[in-house]
Amino acid sequence: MGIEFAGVTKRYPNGTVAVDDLSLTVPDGTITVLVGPSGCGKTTSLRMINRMVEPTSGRILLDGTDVATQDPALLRRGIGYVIQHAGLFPHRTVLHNVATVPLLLGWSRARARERAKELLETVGLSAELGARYPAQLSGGQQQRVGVARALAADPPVLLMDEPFSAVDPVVREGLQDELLRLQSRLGKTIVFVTHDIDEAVRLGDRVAILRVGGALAQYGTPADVLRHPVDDFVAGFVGRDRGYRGLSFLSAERVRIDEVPTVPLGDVPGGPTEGWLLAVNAAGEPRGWLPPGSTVDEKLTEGHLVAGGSLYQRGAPIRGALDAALSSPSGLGVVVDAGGEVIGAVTARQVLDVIENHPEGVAHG
Ligand SMILES: Nc1ncnc2c1ncn2[C@@H]1O[C@H](COP(=O)(O)OP(=O)(O)OP(=O)(O)O)[C@@H](O)[C@H]1O
Repeated sequence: MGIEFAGVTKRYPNGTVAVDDLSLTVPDGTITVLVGPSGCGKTTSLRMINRMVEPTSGRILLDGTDVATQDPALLRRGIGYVIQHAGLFPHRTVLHNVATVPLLLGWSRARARERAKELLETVGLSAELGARYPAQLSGGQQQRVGVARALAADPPVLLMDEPFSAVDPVVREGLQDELLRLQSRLGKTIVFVTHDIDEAVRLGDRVAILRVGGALAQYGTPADVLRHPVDDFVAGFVGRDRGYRGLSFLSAERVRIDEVPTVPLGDVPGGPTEGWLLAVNAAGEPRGWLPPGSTVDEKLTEGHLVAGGSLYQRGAPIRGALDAALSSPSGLGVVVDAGGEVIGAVTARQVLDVIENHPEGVAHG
């Protein structure tokens, strides 16, 4: 089932243009990866496919039919959805989690259980895990359950939003292999969101690179975008990451760490605030970001915050610093000490400056 974005724009009520006149076609039975820095509109684009977000203008066609004309509940039955941290129901067993959609579709309990067991096996989990609760599984196992749940009703389309970002790099590679193996058998139409160009190139039949502001920078096969980047932005984005593995060995010692403005949870920040503020708890640990222009006339809680990206622990390989900057909504990668306390922040530019001055580190990638 092919998907077509035709001149799709999304402007949120606060005026943010998250997606700007996006046109692209996702061919049937292929994996298309949306990739780009934090805030470039990847998640918004994905959620417009299953109508969790409605476009301001333009159309999204699923198998030739405008999704806006379809009942959202019916539409979503044909679309599996997998998110970061799997989003499992904590108080349901693994088997029950996977059986959720078949039960909603009115299958008998016995048939839903059978299907759930079969799916656990499909995603490489042993049936015994079915009796456990999500908290009793590793992060990687939880993601597999998330994939199994999304596949339960055998939807032709799968939407995956940074599904593997919260697990460590080794587990992540295992999950990527598993997805490719599954896909070779199932042939779903998959739209996959990530900020990691390595992951995009590995998984995508096609890769769509978005820039902040929600405009499509380039769309093509991985070989295409790596070999023929259309402009400096794409070249920078794919270029620096092509040597990414080499970066694992390059130390981030030389990266300048700047002070980051913080605000303690429980304070009353007032506002409107200037610039991004990093909220910290009593132990000095980062809890999320307060966006610029916020007015909070009550005690600051996590409910006021935008979730942060990955953290960079000082002394770890430089790849982590770049990841932290790219995944942060503020563009500032949060640097913590061994105890998890905030030390400061780095921008992607600062990290890239160091990398560009160490071509040997990149060349080994
Ligand atoms: N409900 C909302 N209201 C207002 N602005 C929003 C809303 N959701 C997202 N945005 C803004 O729209 C832009 C695109 O957000 P989106 O989540 O689609 O980006 P993304 O590329 O998926 O980012 P990330 O990698 O950080 O998840 C950002 O500037 C974001 O702050």
